[in-house]
Amino acid sequence: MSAPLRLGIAGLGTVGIGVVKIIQKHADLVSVRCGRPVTITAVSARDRTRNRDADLSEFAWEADAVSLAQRDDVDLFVELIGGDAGVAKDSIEAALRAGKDVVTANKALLALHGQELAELAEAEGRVIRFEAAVAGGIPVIKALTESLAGNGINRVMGVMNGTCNYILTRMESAGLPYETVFEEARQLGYLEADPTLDVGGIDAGHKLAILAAIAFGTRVNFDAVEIEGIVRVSIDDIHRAEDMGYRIKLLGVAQMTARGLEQRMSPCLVPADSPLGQLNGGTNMVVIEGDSAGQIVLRGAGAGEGPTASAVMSDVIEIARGTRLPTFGRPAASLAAAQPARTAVPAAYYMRMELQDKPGALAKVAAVLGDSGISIDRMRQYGHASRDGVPVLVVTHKTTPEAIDHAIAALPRTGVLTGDPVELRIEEV
Ligand SMILES: NC(=O)c1ccc[n+]([C@@H]2O[C@H](COP(=O)([O-])OP(=O)(O)OC[C@H]3O[C@@H](n4cnc5c(N)ncnc54)[C@H](O)[C@@H]3O)[C@@H](O)[C@H]2O)c1
Ligand SMILES: N[C@@H](CCO)C(=O)O
Ligand code: NA
Repeated sequence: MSAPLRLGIAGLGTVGIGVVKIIQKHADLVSVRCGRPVTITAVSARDRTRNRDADLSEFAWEADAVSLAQRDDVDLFVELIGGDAGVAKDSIEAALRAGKDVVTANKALLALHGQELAELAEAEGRVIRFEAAVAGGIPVIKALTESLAGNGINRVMGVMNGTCNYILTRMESAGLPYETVFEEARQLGYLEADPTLDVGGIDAGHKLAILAAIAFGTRVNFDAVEIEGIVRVSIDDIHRAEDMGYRIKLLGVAQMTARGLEQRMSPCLVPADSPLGQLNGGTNMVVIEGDSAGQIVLRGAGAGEGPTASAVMSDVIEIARGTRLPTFGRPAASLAAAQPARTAVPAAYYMRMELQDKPGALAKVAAVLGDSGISIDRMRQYGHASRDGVPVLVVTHKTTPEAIDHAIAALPRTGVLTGDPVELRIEEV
């Protein structure tokens, strides 16, 4: 049996403690699978005295994560602190410069500084692996980098923030407004310390940017992701979309077009009977379309101690076995700076508006859509019960985002709407 792979683990929160527990529970299994033992030399966290759900007495303690990363008796540095800069970035850079490989779960850091870190790793002859950073326990980084390496990738998409999927499905099942369910999610501890990362679509945007870089061989470019969170999704839209056979998801889509790389993370309608439409609660789903493999659908837990630590361990084991993959699946210098393109791929759209109940109102709406070059596929008018306006729903035939923008700007000028019109893209899945 070869010499042990000695780990230094920085960050002993949900994920860090999960990793310690797996190593303690499965020492023999891991050792047999790697052909060598995997051991923990030293750990670091902010508060040494905190009561943690694991026995850490055998490990050396380092107050400073950078010192931990540089220890001579550490071969592999595992960064589980988090944050898109600061000590997470400093300690990873220190580890690479000190000749250590790195495993991290830090999507924010990779989305913002992935290219720089990939170049540093390569210059130092080291590897950075990050299976846990995208969709937690779902093996999506390995699927793209290894299993589908023989494919040209046409499109990558998915639901990659469990908290948002929990909020949207709970709104639908309980008939509760966004604000109430957001508070529930807070009470349940589902939200990041800064909830905007979740509900603003930023966390999911980080993950999409990482997947797009691997899928299309481009430099990771989070700034180019068009992001809209779930804050404007109303319970009305959830119910109306359901009536029309759809469900609303915070969906990320990345695809290369003739105009450049489209990356968007936004609330979209998907058919209720599709795999994405059936995804409930805090679960994640990633869909990859390869030119030979066709459509691959991966579903599972995107967060939580066990699933995330499982993904971290898959990277640790990969390195212990001697597999050395380039950060984004190809040499860092060959990653091209993709031309970012705003969404232009045509799609059907869902539109909801409230109209005054008077002769000619519907005709004026139809005229605006016609003038915008939009063809109507389905239209439904509801009785107005106690509301001020009459709810009207439109599902369009495929059209461009420009045409939709044109219609949304023109509709209020008809003078027949009682509120702002709502539009949501219907993604073909
Ligand atoms: N929790 C999840 O389900 C999940 C899923 C996927 C990815 N991730 C990622 O994993 C990473 C860790 O997440 P978490 O949920 O375990 O976070 P956490 O907040 O539970 O734990 C963070 C740990 O880092 C430690 N820490 C903070 N500052 C430090 C410093 N200066 N030096 C050393 N340690 C320091 C804290 O003491 C704590 O032990 C993050 O990058 C996160 O985005 C988490
Ligand atoms: N806040 C994230 C955690 C996992 O990255 C989520 O809800 O999916
Ligand atoms: Na993963």
